Amino acid sequence: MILSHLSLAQFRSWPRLALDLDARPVALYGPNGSGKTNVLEAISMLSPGRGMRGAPPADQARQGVGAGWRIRARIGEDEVETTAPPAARREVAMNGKPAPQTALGALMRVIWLTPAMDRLWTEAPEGRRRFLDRITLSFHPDHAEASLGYDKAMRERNRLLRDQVTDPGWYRALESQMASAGARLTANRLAALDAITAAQDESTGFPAARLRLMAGEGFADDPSEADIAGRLAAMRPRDLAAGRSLTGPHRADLGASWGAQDMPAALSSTGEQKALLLSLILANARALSDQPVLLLLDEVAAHLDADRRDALYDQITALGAQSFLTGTGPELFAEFAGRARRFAVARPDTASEIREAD
Ligand SMILES: Nc1ncnc2c1ncn2[C@@H]1O[C@H](COP(=O)(O)OP(=O)(O)OP(=O)(O)O)[C@@H](O)[C@H]1O
Repeated sequence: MILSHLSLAQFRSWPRLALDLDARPVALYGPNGSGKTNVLEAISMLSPGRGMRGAPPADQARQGVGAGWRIRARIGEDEVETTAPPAARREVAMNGKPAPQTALGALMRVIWLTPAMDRLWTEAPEGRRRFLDRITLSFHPDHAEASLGYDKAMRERNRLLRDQVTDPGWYRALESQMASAGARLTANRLAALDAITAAQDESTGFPAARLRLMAGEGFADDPSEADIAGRLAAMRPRDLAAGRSLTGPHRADLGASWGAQDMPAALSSTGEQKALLLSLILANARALSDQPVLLLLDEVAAHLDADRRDALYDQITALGAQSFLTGTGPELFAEFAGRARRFAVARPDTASEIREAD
């Protein structure tokens, strides 16, 4: 099952775009700001949520036009449409009927790597947690529900903490909901890390990472529901002083190290960090090989040496996952040697244009 057609209307720099696709990887090249990433972002909107830039729909509508955007796609036998009218929420329709965003997740898994993730290993845990949760969601669709349940109970607990409520009776039910959802979050995350670990393959030229879930300050790596409830109760005085929940699965972090020296990812070179991320993304796609997977790799080639690029393109071809890559020039895709379709993207004025290279 593949994405065989994509058309855009008034999405970012694209007044219109229509692409008929086959299973071959697609390489988009062109100057900075020509609109390559905008295409990948539009494809990422074929999954639930805010897409790979995390942008609100209003930012995605073509500036100065005053209309909303529309994305249409054929995925397998299904016609998918997602639209965001001006000042309204995004809507999804499948085969002409309104559908929830979660229906998109059931069609195919969209996995992406963006330049904004280059500092993932060195910046705050939040980015790593989001990365881990996206991977986890690709294996466990119930992860989103557990996450919503946890957040809802935590928001209510935080309200009590802000209001300086000290009566334990008010906290017990909420902490028990947080503990039950939090144990599910943790179990899903650990299972996803196991799946990724098993699917890493160093023979591909990408380093295998040793991955570790750090479940939160004062927690064991695999806390049970009772552990979480106990810790939340014990933390109440400190949380009351802070006016919010300071520890728990919402503060979990992902640790990664690799190689004979067990080098932490944060101490590795920029190119090594990128290779490590790619290794995880490829393992994610490999572990999902029984499902349709779409890979969006934005500007990944620039940081890689020619050998790693060669290895990446070999892997993409071997995986058979439909892939979209961007880069500033066609030379970055030379190692595909005819295995990918290449498109030149340009933006002579405010509108982006596309042309397939010979
Ligand atoms: N809502 C919008 N309406 C119109 N144009 C937009 C909108 N949002 C962003 N743009 C334009 O899109 C361009 C960015 O496009 P994109 O990120 O796809 O570039 P790119 O080809 O990937 O460039 P780079 O190589 O620098 O990453 C910017 O020049 C920006 O002005």
